[in-house]
Amino acid sequence: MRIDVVSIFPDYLAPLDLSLVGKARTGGLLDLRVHDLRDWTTDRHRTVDDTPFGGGAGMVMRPDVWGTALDSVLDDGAHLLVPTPSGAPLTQRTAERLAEEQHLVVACGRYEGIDARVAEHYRARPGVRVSEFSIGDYVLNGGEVAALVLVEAVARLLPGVVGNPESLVEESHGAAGLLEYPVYTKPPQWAGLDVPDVLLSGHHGRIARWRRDQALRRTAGRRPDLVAALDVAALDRADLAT
Ligand SMILES: CN1CCC[C@H](Cn2ccc3ccc(-c4n[nH]c(N)c4C#N)cc32)C1
Repeated sequence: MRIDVVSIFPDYLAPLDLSLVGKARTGGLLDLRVHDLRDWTTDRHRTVDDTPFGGGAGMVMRPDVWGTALDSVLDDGAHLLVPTPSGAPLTQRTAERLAEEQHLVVACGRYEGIDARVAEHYRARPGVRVSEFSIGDYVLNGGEVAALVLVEAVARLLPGVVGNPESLVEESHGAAGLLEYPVYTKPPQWAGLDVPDVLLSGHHGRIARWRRDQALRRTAGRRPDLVAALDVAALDRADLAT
């Protein structure tokens, strides 16, 4: 998979040189390219923004500079992803679908955002898909943090990136849409607190049922919105597997 990220703060994406994503890059599993939007400016001040039509506070990112940049990195079949507070929520299902694709391009806006004609223009481009997404209901200063989130959420799903692929099945928002169960390790007593006895029993069936029960309780207690969307069939399959 190839992922291009375009930003006026390319150093914001430096963490993608580290850990699993960094190893995926050096191992050839992920072709990640980070670009400085200002490389596509033509004036001596390397201007990327201007005042908003219709007035209002702040500045808007220019469509011409973004157009030159995206024409340079987009190819047929690419998926243009634009982080924005007004975008569709980025979910695990979205990450799973994106991990199946060949070429993602993330356009990181700043200021008050990118001129709306940029997304409109590329939606009309045959062979290019455009998705505006959000990583949560809070306002950030730009799209770079969202790009970090998206790249990590997608990269970890690529074959060979995570050491134990089984761990991808059980995790939060996994196959059945449940939150994760609580995890414990040594020492067995800490700060006057014990590890649940069932986890020390060695009875795998009971442990699996306890974990699913804990995941259900957590999901119902913390994310009642997810309960309505629970994939009961996947839950039953999980039960049958224990
Ligand atoms: C006051 N203004 C309001 C409009 C957006 C301005 C900052 N900004 C410019 C580009 C840009 C891209 C994403 C996000 C963002 N914020 N929250 C999220 N979940 C996001 C995501 N994905 C924020 C952004 C700040």
